[in-house]
This record gives sequence, structure tokens and C-alpha cells, in this order.
Amino acid sequence: MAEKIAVLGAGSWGSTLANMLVENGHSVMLWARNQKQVDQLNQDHINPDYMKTLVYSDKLVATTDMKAAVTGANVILIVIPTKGLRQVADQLDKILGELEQQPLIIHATKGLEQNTYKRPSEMLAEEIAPAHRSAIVVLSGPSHAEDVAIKDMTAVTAACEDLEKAKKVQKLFSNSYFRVYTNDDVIGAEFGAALKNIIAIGAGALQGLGYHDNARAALITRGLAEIRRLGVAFGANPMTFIGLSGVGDLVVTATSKNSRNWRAGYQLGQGQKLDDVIKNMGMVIEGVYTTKAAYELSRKRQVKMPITESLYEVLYHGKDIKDAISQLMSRDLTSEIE
Ligand SMILES: NC(=O)c1ccc[n+]([C@@H]2O[C@H](COP(=O)([O-])OP(=O)(O)OC[C@H]3O[C@@H](n4cnc5c(N)ncnc54)[C@H](O)[C@@H]3O)[C@@H](O)[C@H]2O)c1
Ligand SMILES: O=P(O)(O)OC[C@H](O)CO
Repeated sequence: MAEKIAVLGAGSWGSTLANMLVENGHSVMLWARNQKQVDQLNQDHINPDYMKTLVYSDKLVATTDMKAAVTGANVILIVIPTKGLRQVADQLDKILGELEQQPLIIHATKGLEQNTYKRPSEMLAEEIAPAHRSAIVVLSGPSHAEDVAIKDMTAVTAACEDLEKAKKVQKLFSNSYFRVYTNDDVIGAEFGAALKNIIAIGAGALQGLGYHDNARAALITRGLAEIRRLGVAFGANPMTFIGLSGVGDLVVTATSKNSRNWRAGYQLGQGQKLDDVIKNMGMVIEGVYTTKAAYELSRKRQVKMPITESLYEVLYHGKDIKDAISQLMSRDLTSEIE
């Protein structure tokens, strides 16, 4: 059934998903805060700062007016970087209060909030009153916007404690090249999504330094071990980490030049300064911020995350990456299963 959907956030992922939802037959309004970007989307059907090659459907309507975007929408998809999520959710809550609407909220944000260490769905639940939403569903998994834009085959997860709501999202998004699975483990889906970005930066850095396949496989596997440890400490189902929002997303992000996190790591490995890497990317590198949040959280919870800790030292205290790697490799020998 065709739905009226509002998409908040017109960066690489928000604009690509909005376009896909239009092509799936839904009526979609895309909200962005930048008037020039909105004009380019409406008049020329392009979004050049984010998706250079995608020509958007002429049925996709963009606006800078959030109220216009969400009025009458049964479904609201939020695709804002973690840093801006709470502010956008607060703005949305006020509008939904005026409109007396109770839409299904979906988010595709991958990160943890600085200082509070909250997951995106926790931030949304705090900012959007229960009377203003029917449920919050997480859309996560291995899904570079660049591949979805060219209709390459993609499989992701819709996670919600209420599986009926996850199934609704599954139907809204699925098509011949985009396949959605369901999961009731929101905690696992969100920890997997956030923490894989840390390991992707590490994988990029290894390649930038000239390491090869064995090193990358070791990092991905041991990275998954620490992602699982932290997630399980917060109640995640360990099985989620061998699924799409776990190992699936980790593999795509830690092996792809399309990944902003991998590219950032590669540039760091090649000797560039973090500030320059962030400035030149022009898109969000969530893993830089998630590394700090995850490191602090792991200390509070006393969960061992040696790779995250090493990357934190590199990103926030200027530690040399080669020294960080040699310290990681010379730790006490231990069992793989712990
Ligand atoms: N790009 C992908 O392939 C991809 C895939 C899956 C998930 N994600 C996740 O989706 C989220 C967004 O990523 P992206 O790649 O689209 O980022 P992006 O950097 O391409 O775009 C972010 C967009 O959000 C807007 N924005 C930021 N703060 C805002 C605020 N306070 N108010 C209004 N708009 C704001 C920016 O103007 C920009 O349009 C991230 O958490 C990312 O991890 C991205
Ligand atoms: O480009 P990245 O590194 O932000 O990753 C994007 C998605 O999370 C991949 O699933």
C-alpha cells in the first residue's frame, strides 16, 4: 500500500532512501535545512554535495519546511547524523504535538551520543513523546548509499521490539534489489551499526599503512569480538552480531572505498591529520565520534575493547598508529573465546 512518508535529512543516505521510497510507489517529502540544496533537488533533481551521480525522481519533493514535510505523514524516516539527531527530534516532537499525529518513526542513524552514550532510538524516545509516535524502528545493515543508488543488491535489517512494526517497514522498503529482514533486537542492531565504524577506520588505516589481507581479517574478526562484548553487556542478543547489522555491516564498511569511515582511516594511515580528513570528507564520519563514546562506555562498563582503546588514543591523543598497532600485537597472549 502506498504511504505518505517524510524523510528528514537529505545527505547521502537520506536522499537515496527517499528516492528509493518514491520509486517503491510512496508519496515522499524530503526535508533539508539548506534552501539551495532543496532547490537543486526540486528543479534539477540532483544533490551534488552528497550523491554526485544520482539523478533523483521528479516525483520526489524537497522542502526546508519540516511541518509541510510531516503533515499527514504516517511514516517518518530520520536520517540525521548522531550529533544533530536530538535537535531534529525535538523540533519534530513540537510539530507532531501541533498536528496531533502519531506516525511510525524509523531511523537509519549509526552512532552513540557523546557524553550520554545513548543509542539513536533512546535519544528519539526521549525527545519524541509517546503520544506523538506509534513505534520506533531501526533500519540498519550493510548499505552504502552509492550501491543502493545504482540498484545494486542490498540486504538490511528492520529492528523493533514490536515485530509487526518491523514487518511494516520491511514491506515499505523491500523491492527487487533491496531486501529487508526483521529482528526484535534493537540494542544489538544499534550497537552493531555504531561500533562497526570504529573498526572501519582501523581497517582503512591498516591499508593506508600498507598492511594486507591477513591484517584486515584479523582486525575485522577481533573487532567483531569487542563489538559483541559491549553490545551483550547492554542486553543485546549475541546472534544479532552474526547478522546483517553485525558482521554484515562490519564487512561492507571495513572493506569498501565507498565507506567514509574506511576512507578516513586510509587517509590517517597515509599520514594526514585528523582535522584535515574531517574537513575534506564533506560528509559525516560517525566513527570518529563513536570511538570516543564507545571507549568511555567500555571503561564505565569494564568491557575489554583494546582496538577501540587504541584508536581512541590515535584520534584523541595523537598516538602514532604504528605504535598503537605494535602495542596491540604485543599484549598478553589470550584465548579467542572469552
Ligand atoms: N551514507 C551511507 O551510505 C549511510 C548508510 C547507512 C547509514 N548511514 C548513516 O546515516 C546517517 C546520515 O549519514 P549520511 O551519510 O547521509 O550523512 P551525510 O553527511 O551525507 O549527510 C548528513 C545530512 O544531515 C544534515 N544534517 C546534519 N545535522 C543536521 C541538523 N542538525 N539538522 C538538519 N540537518 C542536519 C546535513 O546537512 C546533511 O544533509 C549517519 O548516521 C550514517 O552513519 C549512512
Ligand atoms: O560510509 P560509512 O562508513 O558512513 O558507512 C555507511 C553505512 O553505514 C554502510 O552500511
